[in-house]
Order: sequence, then C-alpha cells, then structure tokens
Amino acid sequence: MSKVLYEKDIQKEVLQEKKVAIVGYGSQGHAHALNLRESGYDVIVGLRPGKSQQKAEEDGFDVFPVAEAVQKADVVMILLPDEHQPTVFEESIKPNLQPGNAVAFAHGFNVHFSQIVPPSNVDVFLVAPKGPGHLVRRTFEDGSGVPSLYGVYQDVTGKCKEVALAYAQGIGSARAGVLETSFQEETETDLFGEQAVLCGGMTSLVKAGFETLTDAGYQPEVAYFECLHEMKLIVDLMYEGGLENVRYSISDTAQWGDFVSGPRVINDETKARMQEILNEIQSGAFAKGWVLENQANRPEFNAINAREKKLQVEQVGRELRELMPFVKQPLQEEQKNKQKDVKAHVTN
Ligand SMILES: NC(=O)C1=CN([C@@H]2O[C@H](COP(=O)(O)OP(=O)(O)OC[C@H]3O[C@@H](n4cnc5c(N)ncnc54)[C@H](OP(=O)(O)O)[C@@H]3O)[C@@H](O)[C@H]2O)C=CC1
Ligand SMILES: CC[C@](O)(C(C)=O)C(=O)O
Ligand SMILES: [Mg+2]
Ligand SMILES: [Mg+2]
Repeated sequence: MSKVLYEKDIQKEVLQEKKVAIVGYGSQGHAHALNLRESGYDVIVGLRPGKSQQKAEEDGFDVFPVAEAVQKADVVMILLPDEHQPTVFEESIKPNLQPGNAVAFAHGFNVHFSQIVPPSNVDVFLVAPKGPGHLVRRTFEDGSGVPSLYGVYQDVTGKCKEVALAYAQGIGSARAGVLETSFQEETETDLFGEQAVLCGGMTSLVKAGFETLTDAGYQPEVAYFECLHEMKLIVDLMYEGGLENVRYSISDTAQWGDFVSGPRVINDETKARMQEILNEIQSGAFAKGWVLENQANRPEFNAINAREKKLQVEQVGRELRELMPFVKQPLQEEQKNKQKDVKAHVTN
C-alpha cells in the first residue's frame, strides 16, 4: 500500500516562518486561506478588485493586487480558474517571484500541459484536495478534512516537500490522509475522475434515469427523489463503508437488482468509452480543446450550460428543495446571488 501521511507524520515549523499568498478567493481559495489561518499560518490574499476582494476583506484578510501579494509572500498558491492562470502568471506572478520562493497549485493542469513554465529558481509543488473547495472548508470546520495529494515538480531549496506537506496539513488534509503523487498523475487522474465518474458520469447517469422514468409517464417528482435526491443518501453509505455498506443497508431485492442490472448499464462498452476519455486526457487532446474553447470565449460551454439549467430535473429539483429547508446549504444562496449578479450584468 502507498504511504498515506497523517498529522503525526508532518512538521508544521517549515511553513510557520513563511508568508503564504493565496491568489484567488473562490471555491478552493477561500477554503485554503481560512483553514491555513486557523491552523496558525500567516496568510494574505492576492486578487483583482471585485466581489472576491470584498469577501476576503470581510473575512478579515489583508488583500492586495496579485503582483503585490506575490512580492510580499514566500509561498504563492495559485487558486484562480485554470483557464485564467497562464495570463495572470505571466503578467503578475512570474515577474514578482524571488529566488527560493515557492509556487503552488491545487491541480497540475497548467504545468503538466506546459501552459505555465515556472522559472527554474523557485520551488514548485501541488497540494490537490480530493474534494470541492466548499467541502474543504466545511469539513475543516466540522473537525474532519478532505484528503489531498501532494507533489513536487521542482525543488530548489531542498525543503519543497516539507513545505507542501505542512501546507496540506494546514488546510486540514492530514486529518484524512495525504498521499504523494506527480503532476502528471494528479492531472490525468483528476481530469478522468471528474469527466468519467464524479461529474460527467454521475450527472449523465442521473439525467438518463430521470428521463427514462418521466418519458415512461411517471411523475417528475417521483423520478427526482428516486434518481437524484436519494443518490446522496446512497453515496453517504458508500463513503462511510464502501459498496459493502450500501449493500448492507439496502433490501435484498435492491441488491439482486444491483447485481443483475447494474452491469447492463455500466459495462465493457462503458469502460471502452472511459478508456477513450483517458486516452484523450493523456494525449493532451482534451487540454487542447479546453484551451481553444476558452480562446474562443466558450461558445459551446455557455450554450450547454444554459441548456442544462433548463432541464426538467433541475426545475423540479429547485421546487422540491424549496420545500426541504434542511437540505438548503449556504452554497445554494451563493449560487443564487451569482445568478442575480449575472442577470444584473446582462440587463445593464
Ligand atoms: N473547485 C474545486 O473544488 C477544485 C479546484 N481545484 C483547482 O483549484 C484551482 C482553483 O479552482 P476554483 O477554486 O474552482 O476556482 P474559482 O473559479 O472558484 O476561483 C475564482 C477566483 O479566482 C479569481 N479570479 C478569476 N480571474 C482572476 C484574475 N484574472 N485575477 C485575479 N483573480 C481572478 C476570482 O475573483 P473575482 O471574484 O474577482 O472573479 C475568484 O476569487 C484550479 O486550479 C482548480 O483546478 C482543485 C480541486 C478542486
Ligand atoms: C470533481 C471535480 C474537481 O476535480 C474536484 C472538486 O475535485 C474540480 O476540478 O472541481
Ligand atoms: Mg478533483
Ligand atoms: Mg478537477
């Protein structure tokens, strides 16, 4: 088994003497900044003027333009959207790095696919939480954490690995497990996981199930509870005790259905599609497509995004969740405010 590190294996001191700049205050940025500060580290935030700047200031951080934050810091964690990182890196980060500083990422995409080429006189590492940023924060506050992968791309100080580990500990990941990786492995597995299983695979499964039931004339509300709402409850059991725990709690009728029907939905054909997806990630074809989509101002991304929001499963879900106040989370309020901002922007 690979060596998984926990609190007792990690030294904090190496990061305690440094100033950390978190560049970006979105999903991962706010979680890293707040968790690191509460773990006792000296954290500042680098941002452009705007909504996030206001939020970070409200949370009590000293916020600076990105270039200034980089000048003040020893460790610069880049938590901007992947597609914005190369420009901000060239314009505001690279010119302000000092030899011996560390540049860090939560995903290896830009370094692995050569969209960012770090100078040779700085440490470069990644700490990639295996979970959404809002959960990195929520679990930290609950006293648990999200596991992280760490990887060293370039070690000029001889201390890069120790700094990366202390950083992972600071965001709460050593409570759950910290595992060594390379930029290549993190990038390829993360892209594969989100496309084939966690995001693309799961949302497509839910939509296909929901539409099969509603096309057959069943009530959309029944289809929503069956194919989306209950997904979380089943996944919670899987998270707590694997497939075995799901099968312990479900009926034997469901377990028999699982055994005989599951492989008719997800089978060797599906695995062949997964292999294609992995091949496109490994060859760089996916990355090239995503870079080009952004250069063209995301025509396909925006069209699909608008279409998906109008799906019946989304509409019925919004209505049902309004009636279940206990499933409401602050994230949904944030999402609503974001939509209001976009609407205001479009009408102005
Ligand atoms: N989302 C996740 O849970 C995970 C993300 N990652 C990785 O973490 C990194 C960050 O992703 P994520 O947290 O999703 O990003 P977000 O989209 O949530 O980050 C947006 C933040 O970046 C700021 N920003 C955007 N453009 C600029 C700019 N040009 N200059 C300055 N600030 C800017 C935004 O500020 P403003 O309000 O001004 O727009 C906002 O604070 C990525 O590498 C991603 O792959 C890794 C694991 C999971
Ligand atoms: C699963 C999506 C993710 O990789 C993540 C939350 O880990 C991401 O890029 O957001
Ligand atoms: Mg991920
Ligand atoms: Mg990802």
